This record gives sequence, C-alpha cells and structure tokens, in this order.
Amino acid sequence: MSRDVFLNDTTLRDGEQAPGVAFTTAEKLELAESLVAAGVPEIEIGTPIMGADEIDTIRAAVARRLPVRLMAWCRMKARDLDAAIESGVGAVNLSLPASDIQLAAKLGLDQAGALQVIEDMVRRAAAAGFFVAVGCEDASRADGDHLARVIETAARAGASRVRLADTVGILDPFSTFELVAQLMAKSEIDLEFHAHNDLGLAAANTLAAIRAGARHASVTVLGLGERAGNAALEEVAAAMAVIDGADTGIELTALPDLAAQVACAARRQTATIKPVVGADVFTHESGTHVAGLLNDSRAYQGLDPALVGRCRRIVIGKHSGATAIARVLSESGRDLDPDLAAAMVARVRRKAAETKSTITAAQLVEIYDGMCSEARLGDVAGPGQLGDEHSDTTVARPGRMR
Ligand SMILES: CC(=O)SCCNC(=O)CCNC(=O)[C@H](O)C(C)(C)COP(=O)(O)OP(=O)(O)OC[C@H]1O[C@@H](n2cnc3c(N)ncnc32)[C@H](O)[C@@H]1OP(=O)(O)O
Ligand SMILES: O=C(O)CCC(=O)C(=O)O
Repeated sequence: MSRDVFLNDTTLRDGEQAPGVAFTTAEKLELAESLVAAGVPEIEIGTPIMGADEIDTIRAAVARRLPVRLMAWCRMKARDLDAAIESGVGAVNLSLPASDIQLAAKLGLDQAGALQVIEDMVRRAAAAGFFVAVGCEDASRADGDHLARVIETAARAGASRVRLADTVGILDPFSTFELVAQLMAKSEIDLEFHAHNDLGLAAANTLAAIRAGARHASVTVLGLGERAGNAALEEVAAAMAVIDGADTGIELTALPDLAAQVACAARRQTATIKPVVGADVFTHESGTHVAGLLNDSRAYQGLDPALVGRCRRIVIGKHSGATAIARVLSESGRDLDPDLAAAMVARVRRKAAETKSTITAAQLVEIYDGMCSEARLGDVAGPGQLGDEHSDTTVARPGRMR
C-alpha cells in the first residue's frame, strides 16, 4: 500500500479510558463501523482482560469482519494474552512500561527483567499466531539505550512494530523528533507514536514523530483519552493532508459526523473552538476579516472547510464592520445606505455587547429597518450621530464570495 502513514485509532480503548466514558457494545460496534467508513486502517478495539463483557464486545466486532486490523491492548501477562485469544482478535499490543520510574512503581522490575518479559511474551504471542506490536508505556521518560534494546528484543522475538508512548505528555515536537529519529536509525521494524495532550502538543508531536520516520500513529476521535486526551484523529489527518500533503487514507469529510457520534456516545460536549470539528472553527465575525475574505476566501483560511465537509459562516457581532453588515442585509434584499453605515455598525456593536452574543440576520434586518424609519422621520442627522456612537467605518460594497 502506498500510504504515507497508518493511523491506529484507539478511541475505543484509550478514548474509553477518559474519566466516566463507557461505551455500550452497540455503540462500540457502530463506532467501529464509522471508523472503518472514515478510512481508519487499524482500530484498537479494547482490553480483553477487563472481563467477559469486554471479550464479548470484541468478539462481536471481530464477527463483523471489518476490513481493518482489530487490535487488543494487553499487559505483558499470560492471562491477558489468554483473554485476547478468547476474544478472537488477530492483533495484540503487548504493553510494558519502558521508564525506570514505571518499571519500579508498577512491576518492581529492572531493565534486564523487562527485556526478559518482552522476549517471553512476544514469543508466546507470535507463536499463538497474533500480529504483535509492543507498547512501550512511558517511553518519553525512558533511558534511550534501554528503548533501543527493547526494540531489538521485540523484533528478534517476532514483533512487527513498537509503539513509543508519551504516556504523561511531556514531549514537545523537537524532543519527539529527536527521540523517534534516533530510534528509527537503529530499528529494523516499524515504530508507532502514541501521544498524550497534557501540554496541548499531542497533534504537533504526532506530526513530528511522523516526520522523523514513524509510519504509524495512535489517534482518537476528538482526542478523547486519559486526562487531557490523545492526538485527535481529525487534527492529525487534516494537518497531514494540508501541511505534508500526505495520504493517511482518511476520508476527511467523514470526520464531523464521526466526531458528533463519538461525542454523543461519550456524553461529552465538543468545544466550539475544537479544530476541524468545532461549531465555530469556520465562522468569522471580525469586520476586517470578513471584508477580506468576501473578496478572497484564502485571506483568512488555512484549512478549506470544504476539505472536511464543512461550510464557512459569517456572523454579525461586536466586531462586525459595514461590509459584513451590508452582506447580511443584502441577503434579505436590502442595500445598506452608506449614510447609515457607521451608525448601523455602532448599534450592532452595542447590541452584541449588551447581549453578549451574535446578532441573527432577522435581528439585523429589524435594527436596520428601524433605523431607516427613524431616518425617514428625520431623527437621523447623519453618520456618527445616530445613537451617539463614533465610528470611522466606511461602507464597502459586498464582495463576491469565492
Ligand atoms: C497508559 C495506559 O493507558 S495503559 C492502559 C491501561 N488500561 C487499563 O488499565 C485497562 C483497564 N484496567 C483494568 O480493567 C484493570 O486494571 C485490569 C483488568 C487490567 C487489571 O486489574 P487488576 O487485576 O485488578 O489489577 P490492577 O488494576 O490493580 O493493576 C495492577 C496489576 O497490573 C500489573 N501491570 C500493570 N501494567 C502491566 C504491564 N504492562 N504488564 C504486566 N503487568 C502489568 C501490575 O503489576 C499489577 O499486577 P498484580 O495484580 O499481579 O500485582
Ligand atoms: O503501551 C501502550 O500500548 C501505550 C499505552 C498508553 O495508552 C499510554 O502509554 O499512553
């Protein structure tokens, strides 16, 4: 396959580890179908050792014969592997801490002991016929030489990939690039990067890891995941397309509906400013912006909304200028009178400030019609006097939307 990078969507595993999130079996199956429809090539479907219900859910997903790789998350324990076998899944991510902090705190192991566990468990999983990835939890705080030995050991024992997890989200794009590039230079197998968003850098770090040579990256829809979450599928896929021109196989126009579906199943509100899928991310209010983009939409557009199945929206609010107001009025068959423009801007501004909201087209028309009536009755002496606001706004004729 000529794909540049393969995304492993872990919404149904790490995403579900977000506080309070619990998908039903039906939700998981529907989400898995939607992830497939959106072009995700690999899904981390769950954690079989969690018990019979989780195993049943994974079995149901496997039974759907989705045209993607379904992967189960397992600790490096024989009983976790047995649960994965029972679930019928074909791929496992066998996870073991990589940092000395976590090795000691969670397992009481030193580096040599960890390598032995990896060797044994990967061999066991490979012998059972699994596609095996090794998950290095807390790789970002691990000793680099140990990580290199982990990759070498995993590869020798039969793993096809090693996942480097920035479990506590402390990397930045520079340190991510350095870590992945150094390990790539020594690795004979694929590397995957798994970011966390504690410092708001998950998507940026994921791009850096891919630039450094990682061919696989973990993502979740909306960035749902432990604490501040993971790298968001929609952010990584859009950024890869726009910045790197890279093929992730993701159907970008499917992302808004997918995000809404995940938000609903997770009982989470999506922030209006959430990149790509938030309600306001293609909405413009500021006067100078609207005046520019009505002439050429590229003036204030880094990401074309059409690329992700969205539309640009212009709203009227506290920061609107005459061009935007004229534009919205024109849609109701009214030409903004140049003599009333400055006063209209001032009135709109005051109303938006008072109501702390945008102004609908109907409200705008009402304000304007009222102002025109006042003007006809002779109440209006001219620009700048109506409503005693001062404005140096000039009226620009509505431009053409491109
Ligand atoms: C950063 C991440 O997101 S990693 C993914 C984390 N995912 C989860 O925790 C999934 C949900 N977890 C669970 O349902 C439960 O914790 C289970 C089923 C995994 C384990 O439950 P319990 O048996 O009750 O153990 P508990 O939750 O206390 O976890 C501690 C045990 O896990 C072991 N453990 C933790 N990580 C690993 C690992 N990577 N490999 C091997 N053992 C591990 C600890 O050594 C300890 O083992 P012990 O019980 O034999 O002493
Ligand atoms: O070890 C892994 O597979 C990664 C687990 C994880 O979600 C993390 O470390 O953040």
